[in-house]
Amino acid sequence: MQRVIVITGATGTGKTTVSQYLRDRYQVPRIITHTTRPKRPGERDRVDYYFETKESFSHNHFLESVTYSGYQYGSSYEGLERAFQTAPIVSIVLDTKGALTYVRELGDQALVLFLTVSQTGVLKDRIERRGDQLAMIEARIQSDEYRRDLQLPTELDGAATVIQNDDWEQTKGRLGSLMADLTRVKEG
Ligand SMILES: Nc1ncnc2c1ncn2[C@@H]1O[C@H](COP(=O)(O)OP(=O)(O)OP(=O)(O)O)[C@@H](O)[C@H]1O
Ligand SMILES: Nc1nc2c(ncn2[C@@H]2O[C@H](COP(=O)(O)O)[C@@H](O)[C@H]2O)c(=O)[nH]1
Repeated sequence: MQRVIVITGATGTGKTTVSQYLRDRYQVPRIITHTTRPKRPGERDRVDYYFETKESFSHNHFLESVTYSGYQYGSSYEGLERAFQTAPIVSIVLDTKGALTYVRELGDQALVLFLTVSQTGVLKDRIERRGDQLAMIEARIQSDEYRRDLQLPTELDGAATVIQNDDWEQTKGRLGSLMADLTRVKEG
Protein backbone atom coordinates (compact mmCIF):
# COMPACT_ATOMS: atom_id res chain seq x y z
CA MET A 1 0.00 0.00 0.00
CA GLN A 2 1.25 3.48 -0.85
CA ARG A 3 1.51 5.71 2.23
CA VAL A 4 1.44 9.46 2.90
CA ILE A 5 3.22 10.76 5.99
CA VAL A 6 1.08 13.75 7.00
CA ILE A 7 3.32 16.10 8.99
CA THR A 8 1.36 18.52 11.14
CA GLY A 9 1.66 20.73 14.23
CA ALA A 10 1.97 24.41 15.12
CA THR A 11 4.06 26.96 13.28
CA GLY A 12 7.80 26.57 13.91
CA THR A 13 7.61 23.05 15.34
CA GLY A 14 9.76 21.81 12.44
CA LYS A 15 7.33 20.30 9.91
CA THR A 16 9.21 21.55 6.84
CA THR A 17 12.56 20.60 8.39
CA VAL A 18 11.28 17.05 8.97
CA SER A 19 9.92 16.77 5.41
CA GLN A 20 13.29 17.90 4.00
CA TYR A 21 15.13 15.37 6.16
CA LEU A 22 12.81 12.54 5.03
CA ARG A 23 13.47 13.52 1.43
CA ASP A 24 17.26 13.77 1.79
CA ARG A 25 17.80 10.74 4.08
CA TYR A 26 15.00 8.37 3.00
CA GLN A 27 14.06 9.53 -0.54
CA VAL A 28 10.53 10.42 0.61
CA PRO A 29 9.32 13.22 -1.71
CA ARG A 30 7.05 15.96 -0.37
CA ILE A 31 3.78 16.80 -2.08
CA ILE A 32 4.07 20.44 -3.08
CA THR A 33 1.02 22.44 -2.01
CA HIS A 34 -0.39 25.78 -3.16
CA THR A 35 -0.54 29.10 -1.32
CA THR A 36 -1.43 32.75 -1.78
CA ARG A 37 1.07 33.93 0.86
CA PRO A 38 4.18 35.81 -0.31
CA LYS A 39 7.51 33.98 -0.60
CA ARG A 40 9.96 34.01 2.32
CA PRO A 41 13.63 34.71 1.60
CA GLY A 42 15.08 31.73 -0.27
CA GLU A 43 11.74 30.11 -1.15
CA ARG A 44 11.22 29.06 -4.78
CA ASP A 45 8.07 28.67 -6.82
CA ARG A 46 7.23 24.99 -7.61
CA VAL A 47 9.87 23.80 -5.12
CA ASP A 48 8.61 25.10 -1.77
CA TYR A 49 5.07 25.86 -2.91
CA TYR A 50 3.12 26.71 -6.00
CA PHE A 51 2.86 30.43 -5.22
CA GLU A 52 -0.50 31.67 -6.47
CA THR A 53 -2.62 34.79 -6.80
CA LYS A 54 -6.15 34.59 -5.36
CA GLU A 55 -7.37 34.18 -8.94
CA SER A 56 -4.97 31.39 -9.97
CA PHE A 57 -5.46 29.59 -6.61
CA SER A 58 -9.15 29.13 -7.37
CA HIS A 59 -8.41 27.18 -10.57
CA ASN A 60 -6.86 24.18 -8.79
CA HIS A 61 -8.52 20.85 -8.14
CA PHE A 62 -8.14 20.58 -4.38
CA LEU A 63 -8.44 17.53 -2.17
CA GLU A 64 -8.58 20.05 0.70
CA SER A 65 -7.94 23.76 1.19
CA VAL A 66 -7.85 26.07 4.21
CA THR A 67 -7.30 29.66 5.27
CA TYR A 68 -4.35 30.01 7.64
CA SER A 69 -3.51 33.38 9.21
CA GLY A 70 -5.17 35.28 6.35
CA TYR A 71 -3.76 33.32 3.38
CA GLN A 72 -5.13 30.40 1.41
CA TYR A 73 -3.43 27.00 1.24
CA GLY A 74 -4.47 23.89 -0.65
CA SER A 75 -3.30 20.44 -1.71
CA SER A 76 -4.38 19.09 -5.07
CA TYR A 77 -5.33 15.59 -6.19
CA GLU A 78 -2.79 15.97 -8.99
CA GLY A 79 0.02 16.75 -6.51
CA LEU A 80 -0.70 13.53 -4.61
CA GLU A 81 -0.79 11.47 -7.83
CA ARG A 82 2.45 13.05 -9.10
CA ALA A 83 4.25 12.24 -5.84
CA PHE A 84 2.97 8.61 -5.87
CA GLN A 85 4.33 8.19 -9.39
CA THR A 86 7.84 8.78 -8.01
CA ALA A 87 7.81 6.90 -4.67
CA PRO A 88 5.73 4.49 -2.56
CA ILE A 89 6.03 6.64 0.57
CA VAL A 90 5.53 10.40 0.25
CA SER A 91 5.02 13.24 2.73
CA ILE A 92 2.87 16.35 2.98
CA VAL A 93 3.03 19.31 5.40
CA LEU A 94 -0.44 20.46 6.54
CA ASP A 95 -2.16 22.38 9.31
CA THR A 96 -4.24 20.19 11.64
CA LYS A 97 -7.48 20.93 9.76
CA GLY A 98 -5.92 19.64 6.53
CA ALA A 99 -4.45 16.64 8.36
CA LEU A 100 -7.94 15.63 9.52
CA THR A 101 -9.30 15.90 5.98
CA TYR A 102 -6.43 13.81 4.66
CA VAL A 103 -7.13 11.08 7.23
CA ARG A 104 -10.86 11.11 6.35
CA GLU A 105 -10.14 10.92 2.61
CA LEU A 106 -7.21 8.50 2.58
CA GLY A 107 -7.92 6.30 5.63
CA ASP A 108 -5.07 3.89 6.42
CA GLN A 109 -2.92 5.31 3.63
CA ALA A 110 -2.34 8.40 5.79
CA LEU A 111 0.08 8.22 8.72
CA VAL A 112 -0.02 11.35 10.89
CA LEU A 113 3.11 12.75 12.48
CA PHE A 114 2.26 15.46 15.00
CA LEU A 115 5.16 17.71 16.04
CA THR A 116 5.31 19.55 19.35
CA VAL A 117 7.88 21.33 21.51
CA SER A 118 8.03 21.33 25.32
CA GLN A 119 8.20 25.16 25.57
CA THR A 120 5.94 26.96 23.08
CA GLY A 121 7.93 30.19 23.66
CA VAL A 122 10.69 28.84 21.39
CA LEU A 123 8.37 28.78 18.38
CA LYS A 124 8.36 32.55 17.87
CA ASP A 125 12.19 32.62 18.15
CA ARG A 126 12.46 29.85 15.57
CA ILE A 127 10.30 31.59 12.98
CA GLU A 128 12.07 34.91 13.61
CA ARG A 129 15.40 33.22 12.92
CA ARG A 130 13.94 31.71 9.72
CA GLY A 131 13.53 35.27 8.38
CA ASP A 132 9.74 35.70 8.42
CA GLN A 133 8.52 39.32 8.29
CA LEU A 134 7.81 40.64 11.81
CA ALA A 135 4.25 41.74 10.99
CA MET A 136 3.45 38.29 9.63
CA ILE A 137 4.93 36.61 12.72
CA GLU A 138 2.76 38.73 15.02
CA ALA A 139 -0.39 38.03 12.98
CA ARG A 140 0.38 34.32 12.94
CA ILE A 141 1.06 34.05 16.69
CA GLN A 142 -2.25 35.88 17.37
CA SER A 143 -4.22 33.67 14.96
CA ASP A 144 -6.82 31.08 15.98
CA GLU A 145 -5.01 28.59 13.71
CA TYR A 146 -1.79 28.94 15.71
CA ARG A 147 -3.53 28.20 19.04
CA ARG A 148 -5.52 25.35 17.52
CA ASP A 149 -2.45 23.62 16.04
CA LEU A 150 -0.59 23.53 19.38
CA GLN A 151 -2.85 20.59 20.33
CA LEU A 152 -3.32 17.24 18.66
CA PRO A 153 -6.95 17.14 17.45
CA THR A 154 -8.96 14.78 19.68
CA GLU A 155 -9.99 12.76 16.58
CA LEU A 156 -6.32 11.82 16.15
CA ASP A 157 -5.72 10.81 19.77
CA GLY A 158 -3.96 7.45 19.76
CA ALA A 159 -3.84 7.43 15.95
CA ALA A 160 -0.95 9.88 15.41
CA THR A 161 2.77 9.51 16.07
CA VAL A 162 3.74 12.42 18.33
CA ILE A 163 7.31 13.70 18.22
CA GLN A 164 8.53 16.36 20.64
CA ASN A 165 11.01 18.20 18.43
CA ASP A 166 13.16 19.91 21.07
CA ASP A 167 16.38 18.19 20.11
CA TRP A 168 17.07 17.58 16.43
CA GLU A 169 19.35 14.55 17.02
CA GLN A 170 16.59 12.82 19.03
CA THR A 171 14.02 13.71 16.37
CA LYS A 172 16.22 12.11 13.69
CA GLY A 173 16.30 8.94 15.82
CA ARG A 174 12.49 8.87 16.06
CA LEU A 175 12.19 9.41 12.31
CA GLY A 176 14.62 6.53 11.71
CA SER A 177 12.40 4.19 13.80
CA LEU A 178 9.28 5.39 12.00
CA MET A 179 10.83 4.76 8.58
CA ALA A 180 12.06 1.31 9.66
CA ASP A 181 8.50 0.39 10.76
CA LEU A 182 6.96 1.74 7.57
CA THR A 183 9.45 -0.07 5.35
CA ARG A 184 8.90 -3.35 7.24
CA VAL A 185 5.12 -3.02 6.77
CA LYS A 186 5.63 -2.36 3.04
CA GLU A 187 7.88 -5.43 2.62
CA GLY A 188 5.75 -7.71 4.85
N1 LIG B 1 14.82 20.61 16.81
C1 LIG B 1 15.03 21.87 16.43
N2 LIG B 1 15.77 22.69 17.20
C2 LIG B 1 15.99 23.97 16.85
N3 LIG B 1 15.53 24.55 15.71
C3 LIG B 1 14.79 23.77 14.90
C4 LIG B 1 14.51 22.41 15.20
N4 LIG B 1 13.76 21.89 14.20
C5 LIG B 1 13.57 22.92 13.30
N5 LIG B 1 14.19 24.02 13.72
C6 LIG B 1 14.25 25.36 13.06
O1 LIG B 1 13.04 26.04 13.36
C7 LIG B 1 12.64 26.87 12.25
C8 LIG B 1 11.20 26.50 11.86
O2 LIG B 1 11.21 25.19 11.32
P1 LIG B 1 10.26 24.80 10.11
O3 LIG B 1 10.27 25.85 9.08
O4 LIG B 1 10.62 23.42 9.70
O5 LIG B 1 8.87 24.80 10.90
P2 LIG B 1 7.39 24.56 10.36
O6 LIG B 1 6.70 23.74 11.38
O7 LIG B 1 7.44 24.04 8.96
O8 LIG B 1 6.81 26.03 10.39
P3 LIG B 1 5.57 26.69 9.59
O9 LIG B 1 4.33 25.97 9.96
O10 LIG B 1 5.58 28.10 10.11
O11 LIG B 1 5.90 26.65 8.14
C9 LIG B 1 13.65 26.62 11.13
O12 LIG B 1 14.58 27.66 11.13
C10 LIG B 1 14.31 25.28 11.54
O13 LIG B 1 15.65 25.21 11.08
N1 LIG C 1 -4.42 22.35 5.09
C1 LIG C 1 -3.31 22.74 4.46
N2 LIG C 1 -2.31 23.31 5.18
C2 LIG C 1 -1.20 23.66 4.51
C3 LIG C 1 -1.03 23.43 3.14
N3 LIG C 1 0.21 23.88 2.78
C4 LIG C 1 0.78 24.34 3.91
N4 LIG C 1 -0.05 24.20 4.96
C5 LIG C 1 0.12 24.62 6.36
O1 LIG C 1 -0.11 26.01 6.45
C6 LIG C 1 0.55 26.53 7.58
C7 LIG C 1 1.35 27.75 7.18
O2 LIG C 1 2.38 27.39 6.29
P1 LIG C 1 3.63 28.38 5.99
O3 LIG C 1 4.46 27.72 4.94
O4 LIG C 1 3.06 29.68 5.55
O5 LIG C 1 4.38 28.52 7.30
C8 LIG C 1 1.44 25.42 8.10
O6 LIG C 1 0.77 24.81 9.20
C9 LIG C 1 1.50 24.45 6.95
O7 LIG C 1 1.66 23.13 7.40
C10 LIG C 1 -2.11 22.85 2.43
O8 LIG C 1 -2.08 22.63 1.20
N5 LIG C 1 -3.22 22.52 3.12
